[in-house]
Amino acid sequence: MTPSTPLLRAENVVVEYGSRRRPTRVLHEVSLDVGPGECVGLVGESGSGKSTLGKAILGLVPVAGGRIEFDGRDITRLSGRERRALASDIQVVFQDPYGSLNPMMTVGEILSEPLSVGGAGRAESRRIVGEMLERVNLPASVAGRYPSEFSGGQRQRIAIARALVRRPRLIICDEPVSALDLTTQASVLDLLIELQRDTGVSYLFVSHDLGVVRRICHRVAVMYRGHLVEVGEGDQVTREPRHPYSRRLLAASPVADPVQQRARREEWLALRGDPLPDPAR
Ligand SMILES: Nc1ncnc2c1ncn2[C@@H]1O[C@H](COP(=O)(O)OP(=O)(O)OP(=O)(O)O)[C@@H](O)[C@H]1O
Repeated sequence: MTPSTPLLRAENVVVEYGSRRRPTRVLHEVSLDVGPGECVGLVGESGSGKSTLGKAILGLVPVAGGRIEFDGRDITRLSGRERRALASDIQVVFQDPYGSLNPMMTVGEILSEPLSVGGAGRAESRRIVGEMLERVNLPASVAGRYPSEFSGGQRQRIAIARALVRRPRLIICDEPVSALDLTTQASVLDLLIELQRDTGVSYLFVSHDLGVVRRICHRVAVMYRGHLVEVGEGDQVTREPRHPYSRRLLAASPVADPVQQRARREEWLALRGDPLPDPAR
């Protein structure tokens, strides 16, 4: 792979749900790159197709058109075995720190499961699990406890440790902090930034929160009704977006400062009535 080659390349990706006879298209020829060590944010309102793009990359939904490449290799239509082998390179962290961890397994079991799939022995697994827990600022001694014994933020750290154990090169973060309170959000985001700095892992960071995305992402892509309407540097898209839909999204996002919040609200009220361009054109 040359330095200019993206780690992930989605090219004109189409995803349809529903039956073959009556499909509903939810991704319309979406193209997006993620470079090595880069964090790319994917923002847009609920139902715009953000998670579907993440699922298509993970092979959880079939791709009806276009292609997805990882490290220069087409991963659009892999067999089950090839997909399992790719799991060491592409991992995922979901939104719900309560539902994403098996409550019947200890933290140690949860973290060592992907390692045993990868062929690691017991002693090696124990060592890596301890290392990963410490990496996400939890003591190795918590390995014997169950998910129910942890707070939401701690569970999300465990989910991040699970994603990291096989040393992936890309993590799809699907709203990883939106179920957390603001202080916990900040500490989990700091952790993700630190991990990226130390390991060079890339993130595709799905979020509906422009404030969160501004903090962590190098570039930001905006989705609207299954179309990618704008991609640009994080600061540009989250402060001076070009597309009318992105401007409306920014105006609707909350800010802490009451004066700024009032200005945002007025802008949002002014933009609200404007018809948006049809993204299909
Ligand atoms: N399994 C499914 N079967 C049918 N339609 C689906 C399925 N999953 C998602 N959809 C539809 O696809 C569209 C895109 O959904 P998706 O979950 O990707 O949006 P999103 O931007 O991630 O939304 P949110 O922020 O609420 O998670 C929506 O219209 C949704 O209703």
